[in-house]
Amino acid sequence: MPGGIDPHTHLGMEFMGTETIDDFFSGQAAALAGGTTMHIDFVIPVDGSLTAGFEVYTEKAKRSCMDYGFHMAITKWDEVVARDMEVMVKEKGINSFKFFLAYKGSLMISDELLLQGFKKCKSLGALAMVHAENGDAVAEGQRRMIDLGITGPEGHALSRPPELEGEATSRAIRLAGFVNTPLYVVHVMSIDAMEEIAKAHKSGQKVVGEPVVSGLVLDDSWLWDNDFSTAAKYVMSPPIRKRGHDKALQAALSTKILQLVGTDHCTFNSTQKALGIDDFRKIPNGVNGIEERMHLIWDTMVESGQISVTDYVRITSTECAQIFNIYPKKGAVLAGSDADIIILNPNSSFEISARSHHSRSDTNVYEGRRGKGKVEVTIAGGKVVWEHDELNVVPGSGRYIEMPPFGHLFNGIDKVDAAYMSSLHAPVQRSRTAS
Ligand SMILES: NC(=O)NCCC(=O)O
Ligand SMILES: [Zn+2]
Ligand SMILES: [Zn+2]
Repeated sequence: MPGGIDPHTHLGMEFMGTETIDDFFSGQAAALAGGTTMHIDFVIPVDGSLTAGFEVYTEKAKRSCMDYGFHMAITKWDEVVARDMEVMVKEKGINSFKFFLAYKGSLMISDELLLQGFKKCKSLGALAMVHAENGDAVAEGQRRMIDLGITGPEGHALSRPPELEGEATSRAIRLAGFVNTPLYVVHVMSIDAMEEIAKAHKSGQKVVGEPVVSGLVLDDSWLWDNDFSTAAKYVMSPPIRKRGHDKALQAALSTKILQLVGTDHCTFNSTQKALGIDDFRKIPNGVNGIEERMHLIWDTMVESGQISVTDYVRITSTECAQIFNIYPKKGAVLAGSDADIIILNPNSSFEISARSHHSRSDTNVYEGRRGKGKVEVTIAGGKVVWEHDELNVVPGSGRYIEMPPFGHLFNGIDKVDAAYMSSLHAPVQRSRTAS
């Protein structure tokens, strides 16, 4: 089948006072060992500058051993940012921009900026993406926990409940509807957010929902573990939710309410996580998954009978290629497509451990998990890079994949706009006379 495409990763990302332990080379090597042959990473602007951010990430990605693309985060708004968005789309191969509604005081943006950003995305044919949590309410929830003396990792989950994810998802969907531009909701972690997406689909709105592996297969119980290091490794945002959300997200994936699976691979080792030993607000947010995604999704979704093999290919590869407008170069095994191919043996089994994984992290949130379905061979760009449990990767061999604007989600947007414009000239307007 076609190699996996991970739509959501953070390699070499500077975040919360530290930098992810996996860079482009180690993260990609891990990905290839798990059957993923392309990923799309988020460029974080430097002091709000998109061009400086793009340069920094181009440099970071130089040691790539796997193909990759870029999304770009928008963290402030002015004329320069608006112009640079155009440069990113027209000259740099970026066709998606992420807006953070959380991380108050660092990445978070206002609704006013969100609206400006949505309008600009629409005019450029670029997909708007949101991290949907209400950042003001999260800050309030965090203060509440600290005042109550709850400083451990469980405070992370308690301070940002699903309601805050549901509210921000609903707000982003409604504002994207107001602008009439397609929306991509990253890391959908709760029933609350998923139901907002389902509602939007019922009204015909183009909204993509991306669950991530951690949300699909884990629950929040580990955050209450007595051992700080164990609990802290599960801290990510939005938080991993209580049991029940995982199963509901799986069901939504199988019924196409949610469309594709990412990882949000953003790894910090136990020393880095210990930055928050006295205060959960300082624990760097993020979990692993780039190597485990293909295995865990096979086992959880196909082996359990919830989806077909064809759907597995769609949610791990093809859908991503289509949404980001690089199909059939990627996401397909066809004449003319890139030779990114995996052989997954459904009768073979996998076991996950930090002792044997390829990430640089000393922990793994899926430690001890076993299941059916193992990627035995990975071919990237026509070269066998994973076979007999051995990697054969070369730094610098990965290519930057440019992603053109106006993907299929933009089909028909102009017609909806035209219908809206003509509705403004309703009979009452035309017949009104001056008094
Ligand atoms: N998700 C997370 O906890 N870390 C990565 C940054 C983000 O995607 O919000
Ligand atoms: Zn996010
Ligand atoms: Zn992320």
